[in-house]
Amino acid sequence: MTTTTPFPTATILGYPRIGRGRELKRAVEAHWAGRLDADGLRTAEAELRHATHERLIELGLGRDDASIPETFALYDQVLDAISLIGAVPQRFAGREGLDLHFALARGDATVAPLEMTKWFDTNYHYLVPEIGPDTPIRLTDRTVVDRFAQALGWGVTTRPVLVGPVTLLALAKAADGAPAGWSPLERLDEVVAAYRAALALLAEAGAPWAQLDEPALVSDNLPTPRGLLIEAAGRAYRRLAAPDAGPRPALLVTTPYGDGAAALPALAAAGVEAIHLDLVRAGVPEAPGPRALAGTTLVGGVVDGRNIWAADLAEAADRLEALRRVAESSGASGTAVATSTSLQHVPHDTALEHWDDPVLDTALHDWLAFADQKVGEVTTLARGLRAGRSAIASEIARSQKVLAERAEAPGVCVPAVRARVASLTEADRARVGYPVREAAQARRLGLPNLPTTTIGSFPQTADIRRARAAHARGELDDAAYESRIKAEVARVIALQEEIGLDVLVHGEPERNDMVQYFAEQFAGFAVTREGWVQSYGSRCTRPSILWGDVWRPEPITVPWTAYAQSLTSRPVKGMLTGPVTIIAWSFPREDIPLSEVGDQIALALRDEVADLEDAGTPVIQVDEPALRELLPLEASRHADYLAWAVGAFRAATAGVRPETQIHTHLCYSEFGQILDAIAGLDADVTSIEAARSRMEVLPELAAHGFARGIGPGVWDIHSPRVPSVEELAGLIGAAARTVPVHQLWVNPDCGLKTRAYPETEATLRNLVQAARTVRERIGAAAARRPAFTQSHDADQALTGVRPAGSIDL
Ligand SMILES: Nc1nc2c(c(=O)[nH]1)N[C@@H](CNc1ccc(C(=O)N[C@@H](CCC(=O)N[C@@H](CCC(=O)N[C@@H](CCC(=O)O)C(=O)O)C(=O)O)C(=O)O)cc1)CN2
Ligand code: MET
Ligand SMILES: [Zn+2]
Repeated sequence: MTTTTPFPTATILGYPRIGRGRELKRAVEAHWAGRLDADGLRTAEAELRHATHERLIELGLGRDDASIPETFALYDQVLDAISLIGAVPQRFAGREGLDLHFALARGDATVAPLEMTKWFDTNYHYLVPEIGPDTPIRLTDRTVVDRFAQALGWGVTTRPVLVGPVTLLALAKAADGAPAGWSPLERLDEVVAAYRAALALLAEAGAPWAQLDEPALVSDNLPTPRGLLIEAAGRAYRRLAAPDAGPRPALLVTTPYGDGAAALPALAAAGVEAIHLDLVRAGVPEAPGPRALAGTTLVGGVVDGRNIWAADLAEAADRLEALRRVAESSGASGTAVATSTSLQHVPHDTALEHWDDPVLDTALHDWLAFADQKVGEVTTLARGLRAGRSAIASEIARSQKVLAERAEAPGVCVPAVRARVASLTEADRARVGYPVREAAQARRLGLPNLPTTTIGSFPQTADIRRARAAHARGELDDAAYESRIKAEVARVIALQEEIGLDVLVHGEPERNDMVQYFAEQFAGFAVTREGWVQSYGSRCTRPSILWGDVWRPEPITVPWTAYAQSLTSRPVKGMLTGPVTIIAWSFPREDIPLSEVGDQIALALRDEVADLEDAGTPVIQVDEPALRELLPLEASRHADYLAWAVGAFRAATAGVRPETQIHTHLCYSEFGQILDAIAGLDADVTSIEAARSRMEVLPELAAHGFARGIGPGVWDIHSPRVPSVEELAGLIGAAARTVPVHQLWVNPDCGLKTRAYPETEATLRNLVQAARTVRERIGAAAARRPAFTQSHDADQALTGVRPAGSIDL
């Protein structure tokens, strides 16, 4: 180590990258559209980072003490780490610079992108590294050094941040062609060597500190057991921190999103200079022993990076004092204050909201802390830690007053809502048996084998978004907006009829977002105008603020769905978002258990489901794409979570008659740990993401005995590529090899809102044609072998292989 700069007493783990006015989204999308060249994009990046540094200094972080983390990424922090070590799959050969960067992220005309999946238990998506025994791994990219040096040129000493080597490999998938059972962690030594080289360059550029994020060390939901990851981290950091390996910055290793206590001894023994613990998700750890933390600063993540609530400063100060006692009794060199996670999960600044307009309840202002307010909380708490609690007495008093006011505010507790939740019974969560429903629904709907449908949304055109923006500004009146949306619904219905889909949707043109739209209609929520948070790449959402008891003042989707149904004789599917997903993609209150919030939302949805049914809607889909996302990272908390999550879905849907068909939709393929829960939802039909993993999930589901309708997605909607009829028929055929044909539906992976019309129309036509082709094959097979059950017949027709145990007739 070459530096003795002490760790700053106040810091944050990371800051939003999108910019206060979504400048990053605009610049990156302009670049993709060919309107901004590479230099222009680099300039936009520099302006954004420079503005961020100056803002953080204004908010109280230091210009030259390494308290400002550099967490910028053009697209994704994991992609930046992949680039750092040059772990680029062979299929991207021949590309370089920004073209390579964005080809990895989004694919291009000839190459499929890296997979994208959820980052721990958040709604942020990262790009999944593909690493095999032969993937090149060596330092090939200086971006992290260039960013540091550029900021130094502006007079700011930042703290470069990288996804840590263990987390990078723990999140990687084995590249195609790797031997069965091979794990990317087998490449840890080489990855560590590449990181060591990067640290040497950072030291040379003058960086006193670097931050390595290791959230994998808190998760039981990864393929490698947590104990092995911690052991691997011990090895990796001993090498990264080795005193004889040349100059490097001092190292901060972070363990956000969960309980890092188990990793503390291994990290401390490895000799890293600072260790961060998430003290929001976990308690203060036991002291590890008299000299166990010698030479290490303990960094207490007490300001929540995942919520938007103003901190309880008294409670946070208590935790910090407890942490300091642990540090002192273990020989640590200091204690510092930080956020529990990066602030990338929260909006920039409450000051960007229009507090004088009725969208946001003014009373809420004092209850909230977005990223900039959280920086203020960190600096306040650091002052308390340095100078004693009395130094921040007035801030603590104000925090107590706000919390007390909030508890008493109207709408926070609505007795009628509480009573209705308390009176929910198991019978309210149960439908009649599936065979009865299946027969009643078959009679009512009269669908062919392999019915075709979509997941709900059709492309959100710029024209619709413009109309909605004009409506929000008051430039388009209610009647004009409504007729614009109705015209869109009519167009989408006519298109689906013409293409020949079996179960139609209204297309969701009236929704800004599948969660925010409901939050705007339910009591108990507030929505923001400028509270954007990055979801992936350039795509952002404005998570709603769930602050009070939830209920439904009036029907929400019924008029749109009924209008759509009035235009066609084919069944139209009503479309709702489920309780877990509404919670996951909002900022929920924390003063009552999530299980109770879930049941409140479920009952509001139950009323909507009943009204849709009464209006004659034969099929109702309740989307739960976030079911897997909210699965707690600790295995010990899985059962409780899954019980309330499934219970809430059932409370929302179980009130319908047997002949009403309930669908659900889940995306994000890692279904392995939640198969019981998926079955427990008791939906008549479940559509799931499957195209990218080539139907991998189906054998698992089949082995699980899943006996209801299932729609494995055959079109990966994340790319504009149009799959051919043969390709789609092949996927449907693959599905029919594992799942009886009478259970199978044919649909895309997810909604089409981010797609455009050309590829949407072309693919849906191919999808309908592919379903017809496979139906004909099955029909022919059934005619040839009349004595066989239809589903087995289909299996043979599609594969030429007899199912195990079948009789050759
Ligand atoms: N909340 C949520 N999380 C989710 C998903 C989801 O659908 N919702 N899907 C999965 C994938 N994640 C996604 C996240 C965002 C988007 C997305 O499309 N975001 C849009 C914004 C969607 C939105 O809120 N649209 C609003 C506001 C649009 C807007 O930016 N309007 C302009 C004005 C438009 C104009 O005048 O032309 C502005 O405000 O500047 C609307 O349609 O009303 C974007 O970043 O571009 C898609 C998928 C997982 N997580
Ligand atoms: C992210 S899941 C999306 C489901 C929604 N019904 C849609 O089609 O857009
Ligand atoms: Zn989806």
